[in-house]
Amino acid sequence: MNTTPNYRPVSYSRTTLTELMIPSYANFGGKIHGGILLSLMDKVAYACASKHAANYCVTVSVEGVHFLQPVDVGDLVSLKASVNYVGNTSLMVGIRVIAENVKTGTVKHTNTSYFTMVAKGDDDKPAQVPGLILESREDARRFLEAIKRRELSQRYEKELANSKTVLSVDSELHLLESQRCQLAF
Ligand SMILES: CC(=O)SCCNC(=O)CCNC(=O)[C@H](O)C(C)(C)COP(=O)(O)OP(=O)(O)OC[C@H]1O[C@@H](n2cnc3c(N)ncnc32)[C@H](O)[C@@H]1OP(=O)(O)O
Repeated sequence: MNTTPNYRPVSYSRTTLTELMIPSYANFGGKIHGGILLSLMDKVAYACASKHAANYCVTVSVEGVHFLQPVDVGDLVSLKASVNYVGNTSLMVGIRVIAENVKTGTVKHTNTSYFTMVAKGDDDKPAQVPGLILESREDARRFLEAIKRRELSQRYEKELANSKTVLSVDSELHLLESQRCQLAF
């Protein structure tokens, strides 16, 4: 018998993952690898999404990955995730990443990203996720923002696909004159 409710509050699946940045996470410049942070973001997005969905989830797309500030070895990184939006089988998880210097207590906001995840049923097909109970104006703002984000992203994908089909290399080669490249053909 399926006991998953039709709607779940945002607070039910809100998740924070905190991890110490150890030396093996560093790149050649001594700062934390972006890939480590991305992996942690995927992990917390998965935990948050699968708790809301009561099903395993897969990552379909990631938006807004801008590393605003470097993260240092020894920092405590916290990733705060909540479901911002639900569609039918997909949901969008917003993740805010902060890094804290434990000695000084200084906290840096390093990035905010949006992971779109799809729930999978036992048959490995996309499965419907519970609706979302918005418990505050902030939750409502994030849901509305996610609708706009999805619309913009769909429009962008469409335009990009169009521009690829109409792109004529020969007639647009002159645009490369102002770029830092040399034609070698
Ligand atoms: C935890 C991990 O990291 S898993 C590893 C990385 N991820 C993966 O392996 C996922 C690989 N991708 C897939 O398996 C498939 O693309 C799926 C299952 C996610 C989607 O399959 P589709 O055949 O497109 O399914 P379908 O057309 O039914 O769409 C399902 C939902 O995904 C959404 N979706 C599909 N593609 C995208 C996309 N590129 N961006 C945003 N949403 C998308 C659809 O809008 C739909 O949402 P809705 O039900 O809320 O309206």
